[in-house]
Amino acid sequence: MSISVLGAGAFGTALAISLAQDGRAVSLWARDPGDMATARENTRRLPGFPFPNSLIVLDRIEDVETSQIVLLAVPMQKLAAFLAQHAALFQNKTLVACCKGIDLQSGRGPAEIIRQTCPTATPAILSGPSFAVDIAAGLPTALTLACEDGEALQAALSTKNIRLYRTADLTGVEIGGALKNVVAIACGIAIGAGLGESARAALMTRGYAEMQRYAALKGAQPETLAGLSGFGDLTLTCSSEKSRNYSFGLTLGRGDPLPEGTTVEGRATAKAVSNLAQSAGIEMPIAQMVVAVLDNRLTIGQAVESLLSRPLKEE
Ligand SMILES: NC(=O)C1=CN([C@@H]2O[C@H](COP(=O)(O)OP(=O)(O)OC[C@H]3O[C@@H](n4cnc5c(N)ncnc54)[C@H](O)[C@@H]3O)[C@@H](O)[C@H]2O)C=CC1
Ligand SMILES: O=C(CO)COP(=O)(O)O
Repeated sequence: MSISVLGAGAFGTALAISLAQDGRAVSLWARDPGDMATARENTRRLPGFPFPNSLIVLDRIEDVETSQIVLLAVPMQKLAAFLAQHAALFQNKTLVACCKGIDLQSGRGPAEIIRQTCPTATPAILSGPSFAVDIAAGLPTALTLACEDGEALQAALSTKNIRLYRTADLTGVEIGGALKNVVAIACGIAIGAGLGESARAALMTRGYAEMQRYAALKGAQPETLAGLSGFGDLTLTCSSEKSRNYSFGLTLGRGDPLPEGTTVEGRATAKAVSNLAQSAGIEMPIAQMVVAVLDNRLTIGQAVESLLSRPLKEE
């Protein structure tokens, strides 16, 4: 069964390399392929990792038709338009969203976007703690694959260095992956601003409480949040400078110029989630403070003061 990966950023490229290293027929499509096909490497997004022989670079997205399993590795805020543009190609396919976030315009996660845009497709979500460079380097990783009746898909996407755990809770998996990025920005801000590691631990723990609250609102299973796609990814992303979300927060906290052209999914997702939390009447003060700092409505000092002066409550 051939597999296509659409979107050749760092993550899509790393997944394609790992899948192809096991000898599967894998194709990788990029909107702007540059010299990928001749260099046999993604020199712009994932340099230093040559493509295995069984990885084919697709010229035309229409050629995805030969694959039953399609991995969607475009950034979250591009997913809805991307699927709408190419919906005719995805009839009856298994569409595996590899992006992490909530669509700012519609408040939808990837599964709902897939269901509404490609109703004949089977939606799945691949998420969990993994940096693209680790996967491409063949280092061991464990991720969550969410899909209804996902056993065959789990086998098809497991590789020598990617161990997949299966669940049918698509909502829980996508919420964990989306919200951990918001908490990672908050943690980066705290460390960058010199607030200390105790503050980071507090933000991770109370951020996790926000993730659970939001997940309950959306009908997710609480245990999903405790797994790789929730707690696991929160731990990785809030503690490593390899994370773009954490590093973005660090830069913000230090008051340095912010990076441009980098995929920092937590920025839009923080706004999406705090809009949704506000309209649903649930408390997500950390997400709301991240948005206030990003929008320059509060300084970091004011945001900290606001979090610390909230009414005292039970844990
Ligand atoms: N890089 C990582 O370590 C990991 C990334 N992810 C997730 O994967 C998703 C993609 O991230 P990266 O690959 O790291 O981003 P990236 O910044 O390396 O690349 C994004 C890619 O998407 C392409 N793209 C943008 N708009 C497009 C469109 N409309 N049509 C086709 N292609 C388009 C760009 O040309 C670029 O190649 C994100 O949601 C991220 O959270 C998940 C786990 C790990
Ligand atoms: O999702 C990731 C690790 O699991 C990658 O994190 P960043 O998008 O913050 O780099």
